[in-house]
Amino acid sequence: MSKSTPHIKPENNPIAETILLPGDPLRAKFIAETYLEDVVQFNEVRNMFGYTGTYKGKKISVMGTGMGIPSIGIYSYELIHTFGVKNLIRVGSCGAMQEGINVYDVIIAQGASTDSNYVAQYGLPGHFAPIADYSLLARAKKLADKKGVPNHVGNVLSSDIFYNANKEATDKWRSMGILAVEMESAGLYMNAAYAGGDVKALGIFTVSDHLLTHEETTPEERQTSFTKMMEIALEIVE
Ligand SMILES: O=P(O)(O)O[C@H]1O[C@H](CO)[C@@H](O)[C@H]1O
Ligand SMILES: O=c1cc[nH]c(=O)[nH]1
Repeated sequence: MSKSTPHIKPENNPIAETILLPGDPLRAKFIAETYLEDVVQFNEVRNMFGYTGTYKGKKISVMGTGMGIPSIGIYSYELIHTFGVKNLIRVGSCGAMQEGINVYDVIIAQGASTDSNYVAQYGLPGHFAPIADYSLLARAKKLADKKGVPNHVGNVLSSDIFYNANKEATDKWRSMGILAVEMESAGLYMNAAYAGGDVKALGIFTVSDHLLTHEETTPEERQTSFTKMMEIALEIVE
C-alpha cells in the first residue's frame, strides 16, 4: 500500500528529497507550472497542492504549507517522517521591519525568533534558537549575490499573529535587529532540528510590504512575481 498521512495522499506519485514550501498552494502551482518539467501532482487534500518534477535534471517537489506554525508544523513533520524529505526550503513573503530594506528585496533567514509556544513540546531546560542549515544558507547567499538580487541575511520573526493588538511588539522586535516578520520558519527549523541527522531547512522570503514605509505589493504579485526567490531556492541543492 502506498504511504499516506491525514494531510498528504500521494497515491504512488513521488515526493522528492528536496521540497520548496510556499505558504500559498497557488504559489506552489505557479512554481510547478513555470519551472518544473515532467510534473505530477502528489497532493490535493484540502487543496494544499503538491507537485513533483525536474528542474535542470534534478528531482524537486513543491507544496503549499498554509499559514502559521501549526500548519507548516503538520506538513513539514509528515514530509520528513513519512515521506523521507531531507531538504525543506520555505519560499515566502514577509513584512520588512528595518530601514534599508525595500519591497522585493530577498531576506534569507539565518535565525527565526518567535512568539509561538511550539518549542514547549520539547521540554528543553532553556531557550532554543531556531536556525537555518548553514550549507543551504551559504549557497542561497552566494546565489543571490551572483544573480545581483538585493538580499539581507539575519534574524526574522515567525509570528503567530498577523493583526497584533500589542502595538509595541514590532518596535521591540525591530530594536533587537529583526529584519522582517513572517509566520512559519521557526516551526520549520524546529521540526528539522528535532528530526536530527541529515534533515536541513531554510527560509527565503521576498519582501511583500514594509512595516515602516507601508509600501506593499498586490496579492497577484505575491502569488507569481517573486521569481528571484524561487530561482534561488530551486538552485540551492546541487
Ligand atoms: O506568503 P506566505 O508564504 O504565505 O508567507 C507569509 O504570508 C502569510 C501572511 O499573509 C503568512 O503565511 C506569512 O508567513
Ligand atoms: O507575515 C507576514 C507576511 C507579510 N507581511 C507581514 O506583515 N506579515
